[in-house]
Amino acid sequence: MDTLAVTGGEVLRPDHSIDPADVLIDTVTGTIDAVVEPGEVDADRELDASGGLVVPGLVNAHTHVAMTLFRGSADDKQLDDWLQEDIWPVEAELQAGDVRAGAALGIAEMIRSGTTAFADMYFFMPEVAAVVEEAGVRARLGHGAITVGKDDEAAHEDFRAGLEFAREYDGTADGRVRTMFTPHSLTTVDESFYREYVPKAREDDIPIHFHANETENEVDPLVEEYDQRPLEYADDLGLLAENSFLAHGVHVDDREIELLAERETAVIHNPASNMKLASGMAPVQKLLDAGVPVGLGTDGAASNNDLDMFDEMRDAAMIGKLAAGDARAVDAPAAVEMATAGSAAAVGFDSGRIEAGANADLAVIDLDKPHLTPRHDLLSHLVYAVKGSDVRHTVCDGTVLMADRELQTLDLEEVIDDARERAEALFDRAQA
Ligand SMILES: N[C@@H](CCSC[C@H]1O[C@@H](n2cnc3c(=O)[nH]cnc32)[C@H](O)[C@@H]1O)C(=O)O
Ligand SMILES: [Zn+2]
Repeated sequence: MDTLAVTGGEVLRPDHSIDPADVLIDTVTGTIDAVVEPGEVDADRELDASGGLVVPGLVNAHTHVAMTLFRGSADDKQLDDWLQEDIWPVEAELQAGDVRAGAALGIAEMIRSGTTAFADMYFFMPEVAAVVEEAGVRARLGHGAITVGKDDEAAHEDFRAGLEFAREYDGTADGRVRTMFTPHSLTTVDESFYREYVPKAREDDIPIHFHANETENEVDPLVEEYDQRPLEYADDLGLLAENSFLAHGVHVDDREIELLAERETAVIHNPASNMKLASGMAPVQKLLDAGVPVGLGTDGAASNNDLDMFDEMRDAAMIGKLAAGDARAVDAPAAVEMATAGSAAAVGFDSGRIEAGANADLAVIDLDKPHLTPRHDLLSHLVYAVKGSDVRHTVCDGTVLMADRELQTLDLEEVIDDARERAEALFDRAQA
């Protein structure tokens, strides 16, 4: 066994208690071997966490990581206009190299803000898988498939590609890449495609992830056409299951919430994106109270505009209170749970907890900062005061991906230069 010990820090435990401890990691299996009293470990290597808080690596359970190339290109618009007028025309010009550059940029940003795993639906997913492999993070990846604006043949091609990617890439990058089947949304995919392809995904036990109930415009047409709420329709299509997770769930009624709880289907809450696109306020406390599994995501950088999960926790707590009209709603423990164990369970990774047996995915936060002083309650700090830039070290699968803010697996300067060039050329092509 080759070992790495994260020493000298305070450790956030699964029960949300925080106390001084050292974390012993088996770097061969990439799992946590033990969490022990300070000063008791004997390891091959040490990572100094003194003066720091050791937390599970955050899990960004819904994003489109290569959309970092779109950051700041289309702000202050409603979802439908934003997608149709700004995003889709540029995405039509995307090339594999753009997705690779955008993914590298997004993954660098996530490592630098303590996120060790993410779920992503987008184009050219083999490129994303390649960057995940190189960067050392963990991801659940799916080729986003859509039927609107496509002829039948092209749409079938898209769906076949989705299943093929899911089958071919699952378990690659030493098991750090897992896959999923990702029909884009309930309103952008024709019913006949759901009827045809969902059973195929289910047969192979491929998890399913899709956008649902994000705006009222995604609810009303379905109610009109099917005389069913969107998630009743989704249930009819076989979309709701324990290994399914949906993004948004902003406009859901009580019957839909009950259905989600019954089916154990997770909702990934994307508070910044929901606020920025004025999609609405997800009833997160209500979902939690009903027993619906809830995870947290940033969505793409074009609707956020960053991939910092600490910002997202804060946003979740803030908007959760507003949505409930109750300052007690979505408290700090709930927000932390969503970003760690909640997201990890939704995405299907044994991460999000610092405990023997779990994946060795963690981040060390530097607490020696004015905005983190004094230390009345470190859990409160995590949600309300810590920023991604306070992360000192990031570890995934037992490998150090950032040490003292230096990326170990990616060349940050190169990543930034490449993304800048690619973004410029992409938008030039789109405007031509
Ligand atoms: N293969 C599909 C691509 C779907 S990828 C996922 C899509 O979701 C889009 N997207 C990003 N954020 C959101 C959101 O909040 N709601 C709905 N779609 C989004 C994103 O721009 C991308 O077009 C095609 O041929 O169009
Ligand atoms: Zn999305």
